[in-house]
Amino acid sequence: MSLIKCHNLSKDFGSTQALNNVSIELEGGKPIALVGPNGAGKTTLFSILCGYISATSGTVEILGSPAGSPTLLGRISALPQDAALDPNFSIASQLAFFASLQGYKSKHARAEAKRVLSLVGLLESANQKPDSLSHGMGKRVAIAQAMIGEPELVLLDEPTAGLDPANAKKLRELIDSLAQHTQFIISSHNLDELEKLCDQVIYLEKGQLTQSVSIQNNQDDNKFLTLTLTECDAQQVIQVIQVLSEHPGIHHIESRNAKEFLIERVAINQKSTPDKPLNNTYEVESFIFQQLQKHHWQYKQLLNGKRLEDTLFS
Ligand SMILES: Nc1ncnc2c1ncn2[C@@H]1O[C@H](COP(=O)(O)OP(=O)(O)OP(=O)(O)O)[C@@H](O)[C@H]1O
Repeated sequence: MSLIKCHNLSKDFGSTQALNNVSIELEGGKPIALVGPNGAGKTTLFSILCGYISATSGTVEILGSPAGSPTLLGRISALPQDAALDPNFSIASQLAFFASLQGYKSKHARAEAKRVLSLVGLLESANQKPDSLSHGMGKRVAIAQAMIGEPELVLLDEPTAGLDPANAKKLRELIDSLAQHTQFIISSHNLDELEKLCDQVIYLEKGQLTQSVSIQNNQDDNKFLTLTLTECDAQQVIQVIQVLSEHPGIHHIESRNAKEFLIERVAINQKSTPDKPLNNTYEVESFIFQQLQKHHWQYKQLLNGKRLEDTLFS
């Protein structure tokens, strides 16, 4: 059974076409990323998946049932972009209230509130009111809310937006650990974050699905290398490109920003010639490391493949 199956899904808000004939089938597994510029239709797609709004045309099935169908109640939940709690009540009592809305009787609702607070590491703050929590703790509470009732699928709309890097990292680690038992779909503008968390990326643009990329089985991994130096001035950029281009296994190299280089290998199916021999897998890497040492260029990392940013936008 597919996790999600959309067929020619469209949604109009008056004259605005928020989604335009989106068709995709997604299988469960590691978290799935939903990416796209502002206004691309991500929140609209989430709202349709959750059953909050209905599509103008097309069909969408989640976990084998049409979106919004009663059989999905309690099986899907969402962390909305601007999730807010009532400042007047403790977080435990609010989570217990949300659990009771899902059908938990009062004692079990309180136990469920404790369970989800413990999942996000906030059991000790159960009696605090939302205003006394930091922004990062507030986001954790919102995730706890989304985990009430052990849903099979949780949609997270920009879960780390507005968090400082340290708290964003903690939240990512939390999502990563919860993802062992729960399927997440994450909408975010932070591509580095999605690259760390997700296996698959869906790219929406102007309401249309323009790309669906598998991060794990990316064919670009065999074709490209991404080299990041710790420091590199303009002259060094030219020198790095000149020096590395000399290797016959390197087809093309370009600077992505001051310190980063995208290196394209010679295509595997290209014929080997005496002056351009085809090399074993690590020959290009060995050459790069030799040159780094020879020219005293400090490197930060050498990655197989392209960064997600380059995969989506180049
Ligand atoms: N309730 C609504 N009424 C009218 N137009 C809407 C409504 N909701 C969304 N839209 C429009 O639909 C388009 C898609 O909006 P949506 O919020 O889904 O984009 P998004 O990808 O989530 O954007 P962002 O990254 O900024 O959150 C936009 O043009 C938006 O203005």
